[in-house]
Amino acid sequence: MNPHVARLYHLAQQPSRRIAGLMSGTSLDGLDVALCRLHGHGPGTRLELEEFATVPYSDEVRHRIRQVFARPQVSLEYLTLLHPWLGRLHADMVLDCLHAWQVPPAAVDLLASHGQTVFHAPHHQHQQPDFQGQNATLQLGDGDQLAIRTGIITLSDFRQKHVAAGGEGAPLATYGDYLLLSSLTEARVLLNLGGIANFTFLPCLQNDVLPIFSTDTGPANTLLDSAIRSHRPELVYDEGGQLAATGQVHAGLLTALLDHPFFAAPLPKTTGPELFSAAYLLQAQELSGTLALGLEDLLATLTELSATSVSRALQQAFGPVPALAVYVSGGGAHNATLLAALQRKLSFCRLVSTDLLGVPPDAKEAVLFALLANESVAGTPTQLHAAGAPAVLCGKISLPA
Ligand SMILES: Nc1ncnc2c1ncn2[C@@H]1O[C@H](COP(=O)(O)OP(=O)(O)OP(=O)(O)O)[C@@H](O)[C@H]1O
Ligand SMILES: CC(=O)N[C@H]1[C@@H]2OC[C@@H](O2)[C@@H](O)[C@@H]1O[C@H](C)C(=O)O
Repeated sequence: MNPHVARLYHLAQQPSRRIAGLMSGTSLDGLDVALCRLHGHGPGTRLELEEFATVPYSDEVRHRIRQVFARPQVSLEYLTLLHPWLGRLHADMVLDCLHAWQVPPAAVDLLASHGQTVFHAPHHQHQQPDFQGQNATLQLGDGDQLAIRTGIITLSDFRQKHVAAGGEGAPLATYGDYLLLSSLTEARVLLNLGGIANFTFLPCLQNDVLPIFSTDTGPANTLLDSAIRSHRPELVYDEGGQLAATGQVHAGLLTALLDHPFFAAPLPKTTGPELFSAAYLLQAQELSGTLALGLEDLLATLTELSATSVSRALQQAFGPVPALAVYVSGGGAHNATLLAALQRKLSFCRLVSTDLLGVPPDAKEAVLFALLANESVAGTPTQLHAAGAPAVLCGKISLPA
């Protein structure tokens, strides 16, 4: 037997596994590496987050990814070369983290690598008549590169199973949130404010009959970041939302932005920077006569857009939003202006950080992929009472030899 297959078989039967979850999201800020010890599998899985780091992308890395990122037309040659190159880059970033943490690669059981989403094409968003009704999503960073370079068995390409099972390839947060963060006594919303915002609704396990579900809601930071990039290229983002806090929301621009049919489409739904792009913003500015709007007012309006689209999606799900506990994660959890706008709109809800549940907000998505890999190796297929449920055992396995 291939010794790596034997190791996988052995790992699947252990009471716990040490898994490094890797996530590089749509903001292109870097690679999140979460070294996790996962005890058990399925309901009752217990997580210990041993180490966490975000390895920032250099300008050069961001530049290379942007050659293809969310672009309908790219050089096929460039794309082909980027796939293994990113896999190698991520492998080296993982090795650097392990070295800094004094953890030998042989002491890590699995890598769970999300890869870099470069194009998300749910059926309602792409314009290809030959593929009407078809969902697709593409992540780069070949898992074989990670396995060969680190010597660690690697799971990658998690979203394809979801597409194959009829989903849009996202959000995958549903199952991980359910396993780790469900409560017997409290209905919860897990709100992630990354480039794109998404939430998972977790009903109270004891007595709630509502289904679990996850959905994207629209932009969180992606348009804020692109406004900063074009007006203040020396800044990476608007620290704490301080510039936005000094601006005024422009009602006309906000209306033009909210006019997009995505916001009224039924839940669950997914999206990406392919839709919420500079072109989308430009069109709304042209329509509302706000091309000359100053940066502060633009940021204030885009912050309001993010908060409004999250609260609208919650209203779509629940009608008047009940007094829910909303646990916030992602980079937007550091944006006080965005959080204040959200709290104003969700006045009955308690908005707090996922830190309160033992998951640091910046680590949550990387942890999610460690959980998904743990299920794929040790778990059994489970039917969730979930709307738009993902295929729960997902990811492709790359062996180091
Ligand atoms: N201190 C801060 N103040 C304001 N905004 C911040 C701060 N830290 C991070 N952000 C915002 O959060 C973004 C990164 O968030 P995150 O890493 O959660 O996104 P992502 O995982 O790349 O996106 P997605 O979840 O959509 O794939 C940054 O680009 C920035 O806009
Ligand atoms: C295609 C893709 O990469 N989607 C991401 C993105 O970032 C946030 C939102 O859009 C979410 O749907 C998803 O990631 C999280 C981890 C998910 O699948 O749950």
